[in-house]
Amino acid sequence: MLDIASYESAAQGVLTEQVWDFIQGGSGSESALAANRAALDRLRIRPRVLVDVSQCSTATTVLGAPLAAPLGVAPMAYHRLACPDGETATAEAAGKAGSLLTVSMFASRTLEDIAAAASGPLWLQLYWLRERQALVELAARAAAAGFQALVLTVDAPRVARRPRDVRSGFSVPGDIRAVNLPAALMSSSHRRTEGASAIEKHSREQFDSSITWADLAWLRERTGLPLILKGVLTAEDARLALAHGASGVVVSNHGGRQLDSAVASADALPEVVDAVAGRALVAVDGGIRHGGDLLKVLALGADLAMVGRPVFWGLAQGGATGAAEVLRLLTEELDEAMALSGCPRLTEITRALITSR
Ligand SMILES: Cc1cc2nc3c(=O)[nH]c(=O)nc-3n(C[C@H](O)[C@H](O)[C@H](O)COP(=O)(O)O)c2cc1C
Ligand SMILES: O=C(O)C(=O)c1ccccc1
Repeated sequence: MLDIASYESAAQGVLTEQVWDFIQGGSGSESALAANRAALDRLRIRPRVLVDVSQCSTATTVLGAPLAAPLGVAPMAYHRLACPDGETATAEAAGKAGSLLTVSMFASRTLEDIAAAASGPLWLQLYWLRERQALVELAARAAAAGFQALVLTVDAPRVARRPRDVRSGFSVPGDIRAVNLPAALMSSSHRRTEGASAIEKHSREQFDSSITWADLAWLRERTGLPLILKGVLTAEDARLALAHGASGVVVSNHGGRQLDSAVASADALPEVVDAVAGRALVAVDGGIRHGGDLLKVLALGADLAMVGRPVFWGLAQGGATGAAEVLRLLTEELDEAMALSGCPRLTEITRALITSR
């Protein structure tokens, strides 16, 4: 397996067509999904030469936690869809690779089991449920298990219509459950319905689509963990995030799975970086598939890049080993891109390295 694309092809051969479509798919016409890749491809690197690159280092720290590279796993629901062990395999993989793992609220293994399998930093992602007490309980369990931050996903007041899932009648298989939440809050995720996927239907029932900036204080008062907002695509919202006490933002269009016409994450990144101006963490996800993509988003000012689907492909193809290989491959490719562009240290990766011609 020499590149991420090989893991993608291998995964397609392993997964059922319905699960494959759920993972690969986006909302609407899948234009935001395509835009993420197009934006990264449009950027080109302006390499510098005759720099001593005999010692390159990709190592960094994120919110105080050491990482082998500025690389993390984006939150994704139900890792058991890709391999039987699910999130404990991903935690083992992330630990081996020195990457950060963001665990989805809809993880299919318990927070405690995931923490036991982990040897690197863990964050917990939340959707704001109408049942607020469930959020407080999850936040407390995460803190007790050693998770280091909460990531509130703010681009999904409800799950968007994803045509592939409507067509396939996607629902979460009965033996794969969001085990960290009370079963009563999750039952509709498993029930097939006409005209909408089960997860879209579930989100309309269970997500609180009325929350606003003013509600963030309620959550912050109930947890000691730093709060990161995922799904910020504008300077305006980045400024509001800071004003409301966020420790960071994830620049993301949800891998093209929410607002179909949303701006590509790499295109939104510069304005968010400028608005944040070093006062908080800026992470980014969406379409990152090569070491060069990592170099590009770091050059635009991201502190951390996150990958979603490639980790599912690694899990599907080879469980914990496959997922670790995906993360290691991206780290090695970043090391190579740094060497070949004359940037032995992460601090040398600046916007001067990028052109969109
Ligand atoms: C199968 C799947 C499940 C996802 N589940 C969640 C989730 O539970 N919470 C969340 O905030 N984002 C979720 N996402 C979005 C990812 O966190 C991330 O934004 C996106 O996948 C990144 O793009 P990439 O897959 O192109 O790397 C999911 C994405 C996929 C593909
Ligand atoms: O967030 C998502 O993209 C996603 O696929 C999902 C999965 C389960 C429940 C809610 C959203």
